[in-house]
Amino acid sequence: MAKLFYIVGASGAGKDSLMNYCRKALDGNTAPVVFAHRYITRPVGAGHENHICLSHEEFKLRQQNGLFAMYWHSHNLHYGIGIEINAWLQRGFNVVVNGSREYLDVARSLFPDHLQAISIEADPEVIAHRLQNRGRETGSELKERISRNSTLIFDRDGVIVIENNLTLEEAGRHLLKTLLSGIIEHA
Ligand SMILES: Nc1ncnc2c1ncn2[C@@H]1O[C@H](COP(=O)(O)OP(=O)(O)O)[C@@H](O)[C@H]1O
Ligand SMILES: O=P(O)(O)OC[C@H]1O[C@H](OP(=O)(O)OP(=O)(O)O)[C@H](O)[C@@H]1O
Repeated sequence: MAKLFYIVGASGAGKDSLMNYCRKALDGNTAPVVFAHRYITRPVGAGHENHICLSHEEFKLRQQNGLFAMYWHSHNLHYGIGIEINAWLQRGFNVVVNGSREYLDVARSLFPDHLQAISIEADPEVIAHRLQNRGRETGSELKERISRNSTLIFDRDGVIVIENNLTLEEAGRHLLKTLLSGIIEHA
């Protein structure tokens, strides 16, 4: 059965970078693995995640009409994963999504047969340094993310942990191997 890889981890741990690493590594490969683009009420910024930006009204319309397979609200933003992932899973594709720790239990209840959570982890000082360098958030927004990271706990039962303290390549190879688990043949 196809898997829904639900990637979680502290803000700045490296979820987006590692998903990008795997996406690039699989480009041109016939393995049935696809990466969901998130719908977010955040403007698109150069060098950042290739998400789909929606206005609050657009988001609400889609949410109220059942166009999201999952959605949540954090950091004063709305996030959604489109119902297209249901079709992808049905067709046997492993689907990779960038998720929320807070929302993990809801996601588990929505996809009990498919969901495999993967937690990307790094030491707090490494994360704080990376968040500052990333520069997408500054000031109180940055502080709020760092403090959420130290207080938010989630049920780690069955969660695969990928350490990302060292090079992106090392952690990326580990994630790639996990995403391809169960897939016997790929070009
Ligand atoms: N292994 C790594 N080594 C060095 N920098 C990294 C590594 N992983 C991620 N980064 C950098 O850290 C910052 C946060 O990574 P990002 O992928 O945006 O994390 P997340 O999506 O979990 O918030 C980015 O600027 C990214 O380039
Ligand atoms: O419940 P949490 O695990 O704290 O997650 C809350 C939200 O923050 C992250 O997205 P976002 O792209 O805003 O931030 P990040 O890339 O810095 O993690 C994550 O992917 C969730 O959408």
